[in-house]
Amino acid sequence: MDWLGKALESVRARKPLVHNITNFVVMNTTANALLALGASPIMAHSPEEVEELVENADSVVVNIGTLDESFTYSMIKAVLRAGELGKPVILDPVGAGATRLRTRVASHLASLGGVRVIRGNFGEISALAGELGRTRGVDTATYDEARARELALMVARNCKAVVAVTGKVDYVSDGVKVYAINPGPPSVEERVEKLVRRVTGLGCVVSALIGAYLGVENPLRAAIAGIATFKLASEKAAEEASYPGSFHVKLYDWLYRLEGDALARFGEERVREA
Ligand SMILES: Nc1ncnc2c1ncn2[C@@H]1O[C@H](COP(=O)(O)OP(=O)(O)OP(=O)(O)O)[C@@H](O)[C@H]1O
Ligand SMILES: Cc1ncsc1CCO
Ligand SMILES: [Mg+2]
Repeated sequence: MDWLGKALESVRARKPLVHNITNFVVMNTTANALLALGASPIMAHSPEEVEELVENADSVVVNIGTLDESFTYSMIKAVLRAGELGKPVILDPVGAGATRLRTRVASHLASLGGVRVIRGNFGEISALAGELGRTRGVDTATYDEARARELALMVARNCKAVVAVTGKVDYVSDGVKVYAINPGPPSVEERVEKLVRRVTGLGCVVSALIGAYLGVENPLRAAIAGIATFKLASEKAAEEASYPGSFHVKLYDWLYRLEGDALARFGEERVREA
């Protein structure tokens, strides 16, 4: 998958400005992940400046992780302005399904027209599909592989956006086709799984990486590239680290160290139409 390697190289060459309206937990995490990859992050959520920032940005990441009235207002303003300007937005519906507020705000943002990609775990995307009650917190989703593929396709159709349902297998759909980004062999997958479960905000990192790729690629490719980048970097990090703290640090190192050729090879081996 040559385009995957080229997408990574384009991010590094063009350093897209990624405007993040995101949660307090991951502001630092995702800013550093974007920088390590080679993009240029700015975190800003004041309603007085979000429209101006959207105008300057190459892409926008909207993450509802620590929502309140002010965040909601800023996010609506940003998504509407992005829609007017044709700037791509990725929505991370953190905790949709856990409370009515999160489900309602995520669904509303998805309906405003500016959102090009939605990335969430199984419970969050189920909530957007109208299946409430599957999410308890932000990291407790039960993953149902057989349903994940259908869910990605259905929500992509309903929301007219590319939808990524992440988990052990990640499914990405544009409403027409579905792609799977497959996990490594069981020994690798088990090691990664053990570690990703014990670090907060890694789903938010995947969404931010998709934001970086949205600055240089179309939404379907950006979603596949963001997920592939995270999966490869997390496997490399898990080879070198045995515990959550060092794994987290190694993840940043590998976002910096990944090479286009290796990412292209990863794509050949692991990305399949599903
Ligand atoms: N069981 C698993 N095995 C291997 N990798 C996994 C597993 N679950 C998730 N991942 C990886 O973690 C990434 C983040 O996905 P996940 O679905 O955990 O996000 P999330 O629930 O939104 O996370 P958070 O709320 O912590 O930000 C996925 O793209 C995938 O690569
Ligand atoms: C733990 C947590 N709580 C709200 S947002 C967040 C980060 C993971 O999405
Ligand atoms: Mg999440």
